[in-house]
Amino acid sequence: MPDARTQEIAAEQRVVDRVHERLAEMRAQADELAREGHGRAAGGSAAGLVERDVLVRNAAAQIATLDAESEGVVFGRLDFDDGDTYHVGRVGVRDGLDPLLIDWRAPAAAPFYRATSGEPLGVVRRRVIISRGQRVVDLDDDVLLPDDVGDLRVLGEGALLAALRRSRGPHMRDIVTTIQREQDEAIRAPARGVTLISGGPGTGKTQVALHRAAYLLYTDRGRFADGRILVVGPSTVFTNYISRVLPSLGEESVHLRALGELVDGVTATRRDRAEVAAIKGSERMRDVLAELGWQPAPTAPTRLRLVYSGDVLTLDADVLAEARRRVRARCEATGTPPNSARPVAAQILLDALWAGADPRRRPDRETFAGEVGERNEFGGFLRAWWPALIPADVLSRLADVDRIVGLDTADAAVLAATYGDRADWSVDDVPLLDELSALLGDPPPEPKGPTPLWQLRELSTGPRSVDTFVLSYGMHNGWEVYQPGHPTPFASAGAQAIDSNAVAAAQRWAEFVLLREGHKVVGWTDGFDPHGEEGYVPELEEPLPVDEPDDAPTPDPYRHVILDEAQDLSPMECRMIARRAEYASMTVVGDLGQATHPLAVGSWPELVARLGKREVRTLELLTGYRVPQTIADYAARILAPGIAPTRSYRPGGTLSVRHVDDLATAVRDAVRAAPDGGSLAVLVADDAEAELAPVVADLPGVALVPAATVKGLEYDQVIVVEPADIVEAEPRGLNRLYVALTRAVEGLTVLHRKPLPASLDDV
Ligand SMILES: Nc1ncnc2c1ncn2[C@@H]1O[C@H](COP(=O)(O)OP(=O)(O)OP(=O)(O)O)[C@@H](O)[C@H]1O
Repeated sequence: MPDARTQEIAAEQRVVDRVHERLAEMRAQADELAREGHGRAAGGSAAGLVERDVLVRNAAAQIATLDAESEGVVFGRLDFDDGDTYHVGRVGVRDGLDPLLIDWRAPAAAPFYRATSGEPLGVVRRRVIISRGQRVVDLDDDVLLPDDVGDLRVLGEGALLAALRRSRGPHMRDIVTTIQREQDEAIRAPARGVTLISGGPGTGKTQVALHRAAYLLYTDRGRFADGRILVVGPSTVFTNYISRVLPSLGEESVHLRALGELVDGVTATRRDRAEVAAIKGSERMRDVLAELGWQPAPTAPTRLRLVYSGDVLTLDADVLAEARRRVRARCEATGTPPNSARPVAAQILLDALWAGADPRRRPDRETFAGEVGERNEFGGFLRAWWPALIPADVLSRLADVDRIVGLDTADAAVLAATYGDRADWSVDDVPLLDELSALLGDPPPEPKGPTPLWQLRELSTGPRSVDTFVLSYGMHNGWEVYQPGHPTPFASAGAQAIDSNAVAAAQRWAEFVLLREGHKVVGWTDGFDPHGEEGYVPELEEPLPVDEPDDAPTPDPYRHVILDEAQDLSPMECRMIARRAEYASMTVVGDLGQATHPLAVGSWPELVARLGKREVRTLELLTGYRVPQTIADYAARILAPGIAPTRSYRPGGTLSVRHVDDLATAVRDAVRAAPDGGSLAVLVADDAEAELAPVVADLPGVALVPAATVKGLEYDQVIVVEPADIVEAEPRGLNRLYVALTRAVEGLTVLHRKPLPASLDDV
């Protein structure tokens, strides 16, 4: 006669078997429907069910194939005081109309992560079902008795301890079976405004961020599916480490990107040293780049010469420089980016040529512009003088220190030097490339062969409409008022002289005209009329209604953006993310104690402001699951003031701090002394990597990791080499060392030849 436990395991096995049978049936049905040509596209509720089945089938297939070692599709059971029982799993599965398995993200499954004896939510027993693939191997029960003294410290203690004891592999595993209450609250927080999740090392912030992405997809698939959620991590090493979590939860459609991969066509992995990162990351770069975008391309010609009616017309360097200034002024006044400025440039050049032509032989300005603008030699000059700008080319111009406007000489020299010997882009360049894309605008299509007629007509068809009232003076017609949306004047005052009295008189006249139109003028500023000539723009008491553009810009596709390690985002990185999150709610995850970027924020409100967002809900994770208390306490000695240390749940842990004479020998010895199995990393200051590489090369299975790239990662055994060098390497070196010391899951060894930061001295 099997014992009670064995019987219980057998009963759960029957449930697991039934779920898998049902999944197989659903899969067959979904395949059948796909063959019949029913797809996800059909509408109506029947089609909705089909769509759901297909999704469930896909999710389940993914879970099964991706993680043969997985804890299984069914992992939990809730028994309620009214006799009801649910099974909880990675996907929802129905048996006819009855739920067989409830998706962990469904509201009905929430008590699995929330019920405690203090607040049982109707649950009398929570069971974690522990499986290997499809075989149930063990059960872990919490019996929630309302009269129990105190609260449970953790949920599913046995399963949690088992999960924590497992050694680390090359990829992070999901925690769906053992999510803790405070983590669950953060995962299920509504997707409005900004949800800020802070917590010390190992409190599960990354896990929460990823499970939250899966949760949001479940609650509102229509809003978030098909790549509408973006998750941003600090490095490609990190995104690779966490890349398996969402697929193991059955979700593939989230965009997971490292900061260095946010711009299409660029994969940057190296970071600049702190001194350079502090310049590139600073908000000042916006002005530097804006200036750069208007500067002439290094290859721009400096003289235009063409023959008109037997005369040689020439625009030399000074005139061209003045023309460039005018193009810029006109475009900046109307918000036209450099890459859309070529028609304006053409008009200004043609005006300058016309002004230089012999008045006896030249036609009126419009006819002249039409004739000359059509010539290929003019089109060719124009494209060379005002070329289409590509962000990468423009950024490379920073190698020339004379082009850098907006930085002091020392910073400009540092910056120019990094581009001078640049072989590839750094992660810190990516926000600059992105900023340039926004500043330059889309490049105009480059015509092949002769300039097409449509473009020439565009240059020669005379006035365009303006978007506000303009008062301007013309040689033939005197003072004229233009109204928004129209290229022709709607009131003319006739020829008059143009002197300061005449301007004041004309403005008074124009104010009467506008008052008749129902607008009160409160002042005047400079602007341009539809011919591109300087004019006067009235400031109205009531703003003009803005017309909706016909072709509204395509909204940013992301509906939710999740930022991990957000404490380190520079102002320019925040701008890059804000452009992608314009229409998105956000989840911001981080730990100010681990801030290492020289421009990292000092507080969370500052970061939220950098991201251009306001409404914030803050959640804090207080319990650590990675670092054992002994190690956490040691690391906390160098924790920045004002930040609460983490209370660790992980038992055990070993800590050894050794002063040594020969680091290479000490590393070898420490590796040999480490327990077998599990992962082991040697963490060093970035500069020391080359020195220790030959030592580690002889030690199989050992990773040599520069401290600058270890953020977010973890290893069973960690050897930190020469902390003083890690601290000295950068302005926030102490925080970097704190990150390095908090990567260990089981054992931390600190090896040093130089003195340690004082507080780390004795153990
Ligand atoms: N509820 C949980 N059940 C099991 N393991 C957990 C749980 N929460 C966290 N962990 C484990 O603890 C470790 C740390 O989690 P995670 O990397 O998400 O923490 P973090 O707060 O992002 O850390 P850091 O700030 O150092 O990057 C991981 O191995 C994770 O799987």
